[in-house]
Amino acid sequence: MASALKVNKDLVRERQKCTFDVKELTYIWEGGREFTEERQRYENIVYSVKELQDEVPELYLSHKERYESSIRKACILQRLQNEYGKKHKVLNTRTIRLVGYGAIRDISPFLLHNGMFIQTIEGQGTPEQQAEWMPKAQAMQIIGTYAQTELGHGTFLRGLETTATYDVKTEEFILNSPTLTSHKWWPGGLGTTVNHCIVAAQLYINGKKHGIHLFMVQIRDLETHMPLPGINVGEIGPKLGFQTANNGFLGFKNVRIPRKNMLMKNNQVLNDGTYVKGMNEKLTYGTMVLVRVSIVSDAANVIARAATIAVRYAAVRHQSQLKANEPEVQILDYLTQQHKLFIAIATSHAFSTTYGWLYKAYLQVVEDLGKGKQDHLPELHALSCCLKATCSRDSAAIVEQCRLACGGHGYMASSSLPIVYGLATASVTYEGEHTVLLLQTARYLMKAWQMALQGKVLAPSVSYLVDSLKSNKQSWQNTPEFIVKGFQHVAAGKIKDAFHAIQKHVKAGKDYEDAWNLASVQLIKASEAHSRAILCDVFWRGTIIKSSTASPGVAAVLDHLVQLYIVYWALETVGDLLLYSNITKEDIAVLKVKYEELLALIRPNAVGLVDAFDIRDEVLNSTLGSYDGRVYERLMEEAMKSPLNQEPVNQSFHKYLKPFMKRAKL
Ligand SMILES: CCCCCCCC/C=C\CCCCCC(=O)SCCNC(=O)CCNC(=O)[C@H](O)C(C)(C)COP(=O)(O)OP(=O)(O)OC[C@H]1O[C@@H](n2cnc3c(N)ncnc32)[C@H](O)[C@@H]1OP(=O)(O)O
Ligand SMILES: Cc1cc2nc3c(=O)[nH]c(=O)nc-3n(C[C@H](O)[C@H](O)[C@H](O)COP(=O)(O)OP(=O)(O)OC[C@H]3O[C@@H](n4cnc5c(N)ncnc54)[C@H](O)[C@@H]3O)c2cc1C
Repeated sequence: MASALKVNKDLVRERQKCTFDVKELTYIWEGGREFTEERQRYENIVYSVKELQDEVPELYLSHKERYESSIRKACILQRLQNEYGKKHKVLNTRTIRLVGYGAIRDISPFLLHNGMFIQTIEGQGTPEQQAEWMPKAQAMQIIGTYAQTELGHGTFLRGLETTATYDVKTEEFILNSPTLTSHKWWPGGLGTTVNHCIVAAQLYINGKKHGIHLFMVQIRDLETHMPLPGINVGEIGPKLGFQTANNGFLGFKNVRIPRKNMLMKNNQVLNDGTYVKGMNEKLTYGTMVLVRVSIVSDAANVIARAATIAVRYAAVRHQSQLKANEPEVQILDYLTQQHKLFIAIATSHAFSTTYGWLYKAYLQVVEDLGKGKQDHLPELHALSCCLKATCSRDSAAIVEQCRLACGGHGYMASSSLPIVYGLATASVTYEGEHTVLLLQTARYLMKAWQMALQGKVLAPSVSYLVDSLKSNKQSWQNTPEFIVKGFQHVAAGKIKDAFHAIQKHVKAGKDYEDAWNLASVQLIKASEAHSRAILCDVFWRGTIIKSSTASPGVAAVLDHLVQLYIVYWALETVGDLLLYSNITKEDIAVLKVKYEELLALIRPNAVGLVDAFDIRDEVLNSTLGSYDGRVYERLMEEAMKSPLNQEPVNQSFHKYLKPFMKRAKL
């Protein structure tokens, strides 16, 4: 962090106003002091490495140069990470990703290796397979990705066309891409980085199709890196963001792999071609569940980055007068600006708390599965789908809101907001497209509603449906607990409406599937309302627990944030509350005042709250958001790095402009 002397005077004043212990909140936000200290220790190592510092901003490099630079840095990072792991302890993936963003400035071409390849070996491999591949993968003697999506299918996994046909004679699988649309398309690192892939393919044994299974396939020679025979591999080209992720395509022509290369923790193929079905075929999708859970944490992190940039900028930026003859005010003093930004801070805390809760549920399910119990798998799948969908979508909307809150300068690449938006919006699509995942949860909710009607016991996350069937609703109270109940009434009401809409279409003679499609707008609304009820409930309950051991200052700001989140969403969805709960116009008027009071309470702590996210300048990489607030100086310094500013006259003047001007007629 910059020395106090150089820090912008508005930021100095803002920090003096802060009423709580910033460090203490950082520990809470990060899940414990030990995580923060670990990250900081690792950051100190990484960001002192000279080779990781850019001479030319990445954005001025060509596509090819950017990739080469990202690989160079990713190798340094991986070495540092491994060395760190040997001396201290193995870093958690969140820290690896956070610190990686700071060094690479975008996505690491090893992200899929560290985030899905290793996890799939761990989660889907037998102990023998793990023993063979895990040490090599961890030491990066082999580098891999997760190759599932194809040109023709990403969402509908049963429609994937890559085939893996078992040859009993040689005890091998033969991989083929029978059509153009069966080519793998998108996997990160696949383009020119990885030499191995976990490939999702349709398994065929003796002409019988057994559905999607996962296979370990080597695609490049470990010495020469040349594609192996039968492999057609390449990079898919520039995208909205993710420029350094090295997303690729892949086709197979009669590529043979040994039988032992099918990941067989769940389903197995024996030497003689006998197919042994595992406990649940959907366990093949296990890595996706883990990544969907992790995306809730990623959403909290991207919002924290955008909020830090936008709040610090709003403290430094002065524009317009509130009153004539008075100095121009900090834009952070406009209530509308607070309305745009404080929800970002609160949302980041909401998602971080929800992630902690969801990850715990994930670990419990994994433990249960180990004991052969799968009762809570459907609930986890439903929760991970709707929370991934809602948190990623909210994160993209909030990052864009933060960008807009920075006016014109937010549009500068050097603000970093465009790149953060690229990261956020990608997560709405990858790991299960937004609508598709909401509909997965809706399947579960329809079943839960049916069970509630039958008086059956429901899983904890949907048990509110039982309460909603009771006719005597209490009169409305404007307390957080009661507003959370209000969200549950909204969710229950929408679930019920969607259920009835399906029934109505079925009664009118439609097939269930057509009725489902006809009701699907209502279904996704029900799923969204369920997500919001969960987010508010978990955030509220989680904050009470955190506050119970926090200092009074920190407990107070946590309370302001959770209340702001709940009241904000009550006002955003006020029409739903009027439809499905007992809220009255008078209650809404009180909530509006409450919301304004909360903005005022948070205002003096705004900069302290984003400081508590503790995002280093290297990670922010933003002219607008750095700790010292030297916004204008940095904007100018960065502009001066443009290659167009390295010469007084660009050659295009002599080549095109001058002749053009000469020829121009009056
Ligand atoms: C520690 C790790 C950190 C890593 C963090 C990394 C951070 C990420 C950052 C960047 C990485 C970018 C990575 C991006 C990688 C990718 O995108 S990989 C590709 C992801 N692809 C998808 O997500 C595909 C989406 N589609 C599907 O998942 C499925 O096709 C479907 C769920 C939509 C449908 O599957 P299908 O087989 O057709 O099933 P259905 O007939 O619809 O349903 C049957 C029943 O199965 C249940 N079910 C489905 N999925 C699961 C599951 N995963 N677990 C448990 N159960 C599941 C479903 O609910 C149905 O149940 P019922 O019949 O009882 O209703
Ligand atoms: C940045 C990025 C990185 C990625 N990395 C990887 C990777 O490493 N490995 C990998 O395997 N894949 C990867 N993917 C692919 C990603 O997982 C898929 O793009 C994603 O799952 C969406 O599938 P799709 O592209 O087939 O979308 P589609 O399903 O074609 O979606 C198009 C539209 O159709 C709608 N739609 C589709 N089906 C339904 C339905 N049943 N009901 C209602 N609406 C529907 C969707 O809502 C959407 O609006 C990546 C994608 C991106 C953008």
